[in-house]
Amino acid sequence: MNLKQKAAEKAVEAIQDGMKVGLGTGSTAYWAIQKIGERVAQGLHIQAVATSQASEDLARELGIPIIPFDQIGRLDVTIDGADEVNEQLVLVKGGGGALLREKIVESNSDRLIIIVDESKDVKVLGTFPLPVEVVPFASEWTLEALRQTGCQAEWRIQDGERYLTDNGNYIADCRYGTIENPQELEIRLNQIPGVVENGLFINMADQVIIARANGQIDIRNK
Ligand SMILES: O=C[C@H](O)[C@H](O)[C@H](O)COP(=O)(O)O
Repeated sequence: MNLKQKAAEKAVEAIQDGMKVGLGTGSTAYWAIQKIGERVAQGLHIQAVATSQASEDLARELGIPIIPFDQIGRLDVTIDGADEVNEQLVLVKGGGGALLREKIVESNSDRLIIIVDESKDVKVLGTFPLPVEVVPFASEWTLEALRQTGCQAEWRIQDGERYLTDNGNYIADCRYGTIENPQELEIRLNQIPGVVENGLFINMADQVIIARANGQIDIRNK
């Protein structure tokens, strides 16, 4: 079993019958959705929403009941991956472009469990370029404003085209090198008109599950 799968399966133990569950996005969340699908096939009853079209499609294939967002109410738990986590449980997310939906879903969840392999566990955030979702209107001005916050910002490109999120927006990947003060940076980013959301998740994770190559699983609680 790979490390992502190990962390994912540990997290899925928290899901109980009757829960309302948020499904994350990415290659680690994939394993959580697989395991949830397995448990649903064995008789677990849950209701779910997904943080991306890809995760929703996967969940439906596995027979996980997907409920419209405006009908499900507050979620009990969401399980999702991250691109970086630090000791204070601050996260960088959005490597898969799903940060906006993730932030909305996870803000409406009583509990957020983050699953990572040990490569994502960092002392200082910022090696992974911070994803920022930007509206297409006048986007070059927004990109320039992002650069003024002290990063090298580039549009994310996929198959030769500018990457489009599930919401029809662009992603600027912002290389800071190190993010010493995520709280302050988040405020600055949110003040830029044209920025829809940024990939810093502060005070959101309740638990981080880190699977290590030596076989250990570390659990970091809020
Ligand atoms: O937009 C994507 C999400 O924030 C992912 O959870 C994050 O990028 C981690 O993805 P992965 O598990 O594939 O490394």
